[in-house]
Amino acid sequence: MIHIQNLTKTYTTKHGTVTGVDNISLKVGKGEIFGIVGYSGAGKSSLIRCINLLERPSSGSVVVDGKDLTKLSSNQLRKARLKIGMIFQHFYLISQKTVYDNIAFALRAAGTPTKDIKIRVEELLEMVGLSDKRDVYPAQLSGGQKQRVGIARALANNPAVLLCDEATSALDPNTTLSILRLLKDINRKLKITVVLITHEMNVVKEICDRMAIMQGGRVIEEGQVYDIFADPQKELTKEFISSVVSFNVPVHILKEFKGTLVKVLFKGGVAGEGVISDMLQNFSVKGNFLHGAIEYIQERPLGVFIMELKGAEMEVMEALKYLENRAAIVEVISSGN
Ligand SMILES: Nc1ncnc2c1ncn2[C@@H]1O[C@H](COP(=O)(O)OP(=O)(O)OP(=O)(O)O)[C@@H](O)[C@H]1O
Repeated sequence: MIHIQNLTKTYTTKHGTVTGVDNISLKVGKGEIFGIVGYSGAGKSSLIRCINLLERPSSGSVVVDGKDLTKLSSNQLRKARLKIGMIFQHFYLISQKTVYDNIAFALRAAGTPTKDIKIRVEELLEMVGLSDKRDVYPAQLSGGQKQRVGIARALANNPAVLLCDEATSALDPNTTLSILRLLKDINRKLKITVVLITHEMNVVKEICDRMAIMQGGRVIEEGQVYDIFADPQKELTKEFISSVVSFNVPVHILKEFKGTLVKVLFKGGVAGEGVISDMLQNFSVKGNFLHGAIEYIQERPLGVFIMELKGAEMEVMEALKYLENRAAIVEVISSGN
């Protein structure tokens, strides 16, 4: 659905050239929810704004639904953009217009016949759960309700792609969750492709299928969200993950244990407990649990256990081998004294 190739975006400032996006290539499949995570200045906004050409790339191509947007005339681009909806952190609603008119505005701009506008706006209001707010003004709405209007407006012309620019960053955690659920619902029902940028890993954990982590204008890691949570490669990725799930034990506590400290990770967490109890029965080792958690990444369990194994060296080695054959990842944190 979206194919970004060798995309670079530079800005010319009076202090010289600044690179926002540095030679990024990415593919987002049809119907996917794809999250792009990074700290401030990583280049997320520059990248997402290049996807609908709000920013014109300095080089590279952006193909959406088979069309290279960088090659279109301004008229063709206007039409192509109708198929790419966008929502923003600060909503950008027109304060002098009612909820109804904010949404109708997008339909009028696309030349929708007047007789169809009312039906479509009612349909959209129903979809985002705001039918009772059609005649109020944005100032009378909560942040979450404003974003619902933003979503209705973005969906007005039946886009194939929805771009979300920090769409929940101005909302409290509960409202964030309800907006994320709405986005996921819309994605599943309408088969719309969603690309979102965020600095919050919990947003990605909640709804994204795949993700990329950006740093310094580049993608440093990319993959299925579940796999990245299970086995992050880069330090920055680990840092983001630890902001939402902690699989670690404080260092001073680890130091108190003198046996072999091992971290065992199971994809499909519940099954892991059986493997560990079998290991303890089959080998002459004693196990002390320091940490055990089953995290659910979009309803798929991921089990992590940190334990101390004590026993004769050979037995501990055999027990580790046993675990290695049955767990997704076995990491020896320290091999004991
Ligand atoms: N219009 C612009 N003019 C000059 N430099 C810019 C412009 N927009 C972005 N940049 C620079 O490009 C780099 C990436 O910025 P960008 O806003 O894309 O990052 P971000 O990850 O979205 O961060 P934030 O969440 O703070 O917006 C930064 O160094 C930024 O200063």
